[in-house]
Formats: sequence, structure tokens, C-alpha cells
Amino acid sequence: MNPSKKLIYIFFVIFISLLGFICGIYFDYLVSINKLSPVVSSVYKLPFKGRIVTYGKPVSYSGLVPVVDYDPSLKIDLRYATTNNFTGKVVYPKPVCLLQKNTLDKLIECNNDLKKQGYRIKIWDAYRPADVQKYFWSIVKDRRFIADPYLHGSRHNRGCAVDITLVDENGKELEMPTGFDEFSTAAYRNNPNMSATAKKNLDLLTSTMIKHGFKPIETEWWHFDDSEADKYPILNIPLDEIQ
Ligand SMILES: C[C@@H](N)C(=O)N[C@H](C)C(=O)O
Ligand SMILES: [Zn+2]
Repeated sequence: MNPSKKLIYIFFVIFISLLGFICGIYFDYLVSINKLSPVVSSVYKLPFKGRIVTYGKPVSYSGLVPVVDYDPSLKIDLRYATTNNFTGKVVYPKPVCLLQKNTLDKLIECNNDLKKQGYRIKIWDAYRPADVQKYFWSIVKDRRFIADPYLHGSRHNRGCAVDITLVDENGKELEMPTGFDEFSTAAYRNNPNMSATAKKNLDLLTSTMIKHGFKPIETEWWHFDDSEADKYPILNIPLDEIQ
């Protein structure tokens, strides 16, 4: 090989190596900021003390717990385990309502506050497997109403978000701006057309949730994120495998 060809060859090898190196760093960066959802495997016994595998790196955690075991006075109507939801299909094969333990502790504090005033929290959704998020996104590609599973995912996928409303002592739902998962501007927190009663009820729910460490979102009055949600990984533990 003549010297100039040799030089070109060396430059080419260095260029390819550098490119591979930079791509590797960028890939790790995407994983770290959760632009790529980690693939998760786990044992399915509760509480989950299994290994989750994130691109081959084992991470041990204990996390999701069943809500009923900690506060049976939280009312549960897991809509995606019924046909009474925006898909019209049973999406959750089992009505298993799970949350990260720290998130649940905060929700119980909210429920205790509200019980003193004659109300309770009703849960429509809590932990939602990442594959379900992809299914929802395939139906409604609108970030106002469904968190993009290919961007940051949903805090539901981390077991750190809840879709909730208020009920009275007889379990009757209080008036709120709209029903669950009404994907329109009527569900916005600043909807100017909501009734005075709905506003009062929503204000009570919102102020209680914020007091105990949740963050509301502007486009869905029923959705609250644990303010510490991003400490937890995206999970894809299927509900039908929960024992
Ligand atoms: C689908 C709806 N109930 C909901 O939870 N939307 C938010 C934005 C989410 O997907 O995180
Ligand atoms: Zn939600």
C-alpha cells in the first residue's frame, strides 16, 4: 500500500472509531434522560423485589405495592380494567391497582385529610404498563391527553401518577368539570365554563394533592403526578402476571 493510501486508511479507521464512540455516549444519554424507555423484566410477586434489567444493567429495586393493602378506604374503579374507558375495550386483564409505596403514602395522606371533611378519593388509574401507554398513544396521538411513550413516557408507567376524583361518604362522585378521560378543552383546569360547584370541588382536590406532594397538569383535571416521579424507572410489568 502506498503511503497516501495508508494515511487515508488510518484516518478512515480513526473516523469510524470516533463515530462509534460518540454514538455510544449519545445512546447512553438518551437512556439516562428516558428518551428511550428501558426494557424491564421482573418477577411478578408482590411486593416487587425482583431485578429490573435496563439494557443489560441489573438494577435492584422494591417498588410497586397494591393500594388496597395499605388503605382500603381509597375507592378503586380501575376504568381500564373495564370497557368503560375511551378505548371501549378491557385493556387491563386484571383490576390490579398498584403504586410506588412513596406515592401511595402521599395519596393516603390526601385521603386522610379529605376524610375529615366527609370525602374520599376514587382512583380511576394508577400504575400503567409501558406497553399500554403505547397502545393508548396509537389511538390518541395528542400529548395534551396521552404522554408520548416514545419521548418521556407517562408517570403512570413509573407507578407515580394517579387519575382520581372525589366521592362523598356514600361513594357518590362529586360534580367535576367533566367525566374521566374527556379529551377536550372542557377537561382543562382553566376551563372557564365549569360550574361554581365543579370549581369548588376541583379546588379542594387540587389543593389537597399539592399540599401532599403532587403536581397537577393543565390539560386533565383528574391527573396528578408525584413530584418525585422521575426518581423511578419506566416499568412494563404486565398486570395479568401479578399474583
Ligand atoms: C390517558 C389519561 N388518563 C392520562 O393519564 N394521560 C396522561 C397525560 C398520561 O398519559 O400520563
Ligand atoms: Zn393520568
